[in-house]
Amino acid sequence: MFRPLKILIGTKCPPTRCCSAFVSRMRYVNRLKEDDEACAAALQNAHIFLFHRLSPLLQRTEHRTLRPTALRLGSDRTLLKESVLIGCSEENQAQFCLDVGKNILNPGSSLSWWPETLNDPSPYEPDLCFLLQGQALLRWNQTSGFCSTTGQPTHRNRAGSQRVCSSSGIIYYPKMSPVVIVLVSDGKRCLLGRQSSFPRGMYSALAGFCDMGETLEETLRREVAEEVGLEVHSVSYSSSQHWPFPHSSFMMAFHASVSPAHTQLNVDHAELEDARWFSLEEITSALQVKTPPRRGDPPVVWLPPKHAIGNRLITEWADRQRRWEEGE
Ligand SMILES: NC(=O)C1=CN([C@@H]2O[C@H](COP(=O)(O)OP(=O)(O)OC[C@H]3O[C@@H](n4cnc5c(N)ncnc54)[C@H](O)[C@@H]3O)[C@@H](O)[C@H]2O)C=CC1
Ligand SMILES: [Mg+2]
Repeated sequence: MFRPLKILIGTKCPPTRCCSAFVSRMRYVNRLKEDDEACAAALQNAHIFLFHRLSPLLQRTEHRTLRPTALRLGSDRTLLKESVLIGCSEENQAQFCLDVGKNILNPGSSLSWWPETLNDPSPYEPDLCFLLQGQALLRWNQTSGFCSTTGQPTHRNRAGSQRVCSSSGIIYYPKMSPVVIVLVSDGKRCLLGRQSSFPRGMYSALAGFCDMGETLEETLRREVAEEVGLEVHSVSYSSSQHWPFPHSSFMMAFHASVSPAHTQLNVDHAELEDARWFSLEEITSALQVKTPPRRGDPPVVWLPPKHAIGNRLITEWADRQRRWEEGE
């Protein structure tokens, strides 16, 4: 079991009688974003997830689990003031994150932990969302110190959920880029592609950033047309996920179909190194590959790790296809 490193400092989400626990938690977090004093008070009794230069600090125990460990920050309240609100746990504990790496940005190293962490089979999913959210918020605060209009410093609110230009008063909110990811099927096979930047042998569903003014459906149809030269129909929504690459993408995942009579691919090799149709049998064996092949191993197709939304789309398709083929 994976657990990020966090420290417990001392006010919990106040219990309310008038609404559900979920509603009161959501309202509490919203108040912490709006009210600096309430946020400072919550920090006194918060769980603080620790990061170092944007990598979460995780600790493995002797039982091969990862468990949070209390760090002593002593009287360094200045450092605590740099912590950023993430949310509130089901136990009504406010949750913050704090980068103890003194904000030295190194974009390459800051993401180097993700491939290993996302491939780790340890069951720590409830905390993974917090880590993704925490890392994205810390990164945004660390890279948004100046107003892009006036060039003057920006100042954060207590929660770290907005920054205001000291000269113009312009308010900045955390930024993310919407991305569509789509698994295309022809009824018997599904379509996967790989970019040359992917690890060797890895294939995933097609993805692309939304252009300004586009609907999700328009992005999806455009990306599939651009990358593999097909026109899709029967689009259905699956799920969504935040993704740290390259800078806080908001991934929205869909299934889509093409007619079995129009499956001829015309791959744009400027975007994709390869794209191919995969049978259920090929997908089933690729899903079995748990660790990426090492240098010198025979070539093998493998898929995004289970925490990635691409894996979810492929697994959903394989389950549906299996049920359909068994029912035939
Ligand atoms: N979680 C998952 O399972 C998967 C996630 N992804 C993610 O989806 C994202 C988009 O996929 P791509 O095929 O790379 O997109 P893409 O097909 O739109 O091509 C990327 C290019 O789009 C341009 N672009 C337009 N808007 C951009 C923006 N806001 N930020 C950065 N570049 C922008 C750049 O020129 C960039 O090189 C990537 O960040 C990738 O990490 C991709 C596949 C699987
Ligand atoms: Mg793409």
